[in-house]
Amino acid sequence: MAAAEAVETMDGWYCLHDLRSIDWASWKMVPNDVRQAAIDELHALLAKWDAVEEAKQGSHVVYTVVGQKADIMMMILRPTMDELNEVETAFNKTKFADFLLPSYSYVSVVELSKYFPQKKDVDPETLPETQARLKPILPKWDYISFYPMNKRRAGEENWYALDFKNRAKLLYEHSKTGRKYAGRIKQIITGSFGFDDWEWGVTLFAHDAIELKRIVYEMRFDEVSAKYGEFGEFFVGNHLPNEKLAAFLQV
Ligand code: VOV
Repeated sequence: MAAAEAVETMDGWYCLHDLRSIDWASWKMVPNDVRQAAIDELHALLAKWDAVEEAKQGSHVVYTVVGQKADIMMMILRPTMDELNEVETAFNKTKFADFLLPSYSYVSVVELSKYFPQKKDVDPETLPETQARLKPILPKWDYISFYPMNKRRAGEENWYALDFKNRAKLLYEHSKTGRKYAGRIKQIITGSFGFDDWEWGVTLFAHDAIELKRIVYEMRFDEVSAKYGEFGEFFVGNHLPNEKLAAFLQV
């Protein structure tokens, strides 16, 4: 069997999903002024991240996680892996981080593939609309769902042995399901080959939490997910804007 041809990808900002649990017992034990100083310092760091986003040099969102897998999820985008690491380290040096336990993290890069070239003779990567999708300002929608996934590589169901045309056809069907959710779901696909334990990260944003369930369920019936989709852990959360942070951390 001839080897199948890889699709070219366009890669944008680097992405860190950073999930932590709060050690509430320790957080409750420290004096009020220490807690307040930790919250102030956190606000100052978030203000720095906001300025980076204003300058379109990156983006971030913070969500509180529902369930026991974590308490907070930060999704951070930066132009380089180095900057991503710097953000992570600066966060780890804050007082607030002393009260956090690692829950999960995921390293990837915003990815678009070239399965569907829009215009002949134009490198899609040069198009402003592609650039905007590769370096997205993350939506501050009410709900998030994040999960890593693979494409199956087992027996007859081997995505990586399918030829380009077949994969493009299956992804076209997939995109038709996706487009039905326009305005209700915003998806960011990040690639993590060589970076993390799964092949892609899927981040979905919704105004109504039930839409997260609906799209994931409906897509299970698309051939690409039904036959080839393998999924990791799911994390679901509620948006935590800066102005709600102090109330969330109030004890
Ligand atoms: C809002 C919904 C939505 C829309 C419109 C959409 C469209 C598209 C298009 C047009 C393309 C192909 C070109 C590209 O841009 O790469 C993709 C690509 C991809 N998708 Fe998608 N997807 C959506 C949504 C969406 C969801 C919910 C999932 C999770 C699957 C599930 O079962 O839980 C997903 C996964 C992916 C993946 C892993 C890839 C990369 C596959 C690869 O082999 O490279 N995706 N997707």
